[in-house]
Amino acid sequence: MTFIEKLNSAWTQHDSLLCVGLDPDVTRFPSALQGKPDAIFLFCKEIIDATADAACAFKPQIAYFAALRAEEQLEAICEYLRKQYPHIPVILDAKRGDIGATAEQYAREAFERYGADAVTVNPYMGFDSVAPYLEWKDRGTIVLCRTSNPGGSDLQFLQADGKPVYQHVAQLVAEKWNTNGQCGLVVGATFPQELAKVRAIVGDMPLLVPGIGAQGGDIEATVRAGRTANGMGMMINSSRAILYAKPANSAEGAAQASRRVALETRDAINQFRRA
Ligand SMILES: O=C(O)c1cc(=O)[nH]c(=O)n1[C@@H]1O[C@H](COP(=O)(O)O)[C@@H](O)[C@H]1O
Repeated sequence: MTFIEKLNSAWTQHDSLLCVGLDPDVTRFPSALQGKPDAIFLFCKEIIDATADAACAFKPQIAYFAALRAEEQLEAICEYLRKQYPHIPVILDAKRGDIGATAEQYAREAFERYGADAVTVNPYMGFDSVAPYLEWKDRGTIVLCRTSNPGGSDLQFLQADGKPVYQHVAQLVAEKWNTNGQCGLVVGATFPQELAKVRAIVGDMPLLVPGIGAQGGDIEATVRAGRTANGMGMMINSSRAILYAKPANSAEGAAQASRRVALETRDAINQFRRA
């Protein structure tokens, strides 16, 4: 199955546009996991099992693993997802960007080592830096377009040939780079107006939309701006708000709290998908 086929099937099967972000911060783990050698794997596994039926994708963020020399636990998590939830796409969030020869190695890392269905990449170095990912014809390449952070405006909003740079990225990917039909774009939920502009440029292309939850993006505005005509088209990511959902001093279990927030988020998104 290609990335897009898997995504379409997960959207429909789980009736969900929610992407659960796996950003495991060991300092925020439940006390029962603290100090265990495979704590990162165990934490992510609990979150995955608690939220899988509410998710259209999982997005592990590589820095949280690499910073702690925990790449083997990331491999184990990706393998667990492939075996237990083969119908849910895994997006490796690595935001890579380098010359072609180096990008070939980054593509192998994402698609061979971790077996990811898709990877996030940075378009700043241009087409030849993205082309090696496109050689993997069944895998997804998700290109940063209008990022969720405030500083994203520093470059992405600059006017060039009469329109902002992020619109050039959207147009380039939609019209030239999407050679296998497996590309997507990253557009932050913190900028719904730009999300609507990108949607108008790229047709039904899937958009990875981080920025709800901990970054405060508005779910209704996001969904109305980014949905396709059939109420699909987005992987709306939430990481910290789901991972660390358990209120301090509450009797609720950590995984139970993550599940509760994932279901609430999925339902909040669904409320505006077709309305
Ligand atoms: O590519 C991304 O996933 C991404 C792009 C972007 O513009 N903004 C953004 O926050 N992200 C990632 O999305 C996740 C957001 O996490 P929360 O703010 O905790 O929901 C993090 O893993 C970020 O690295």
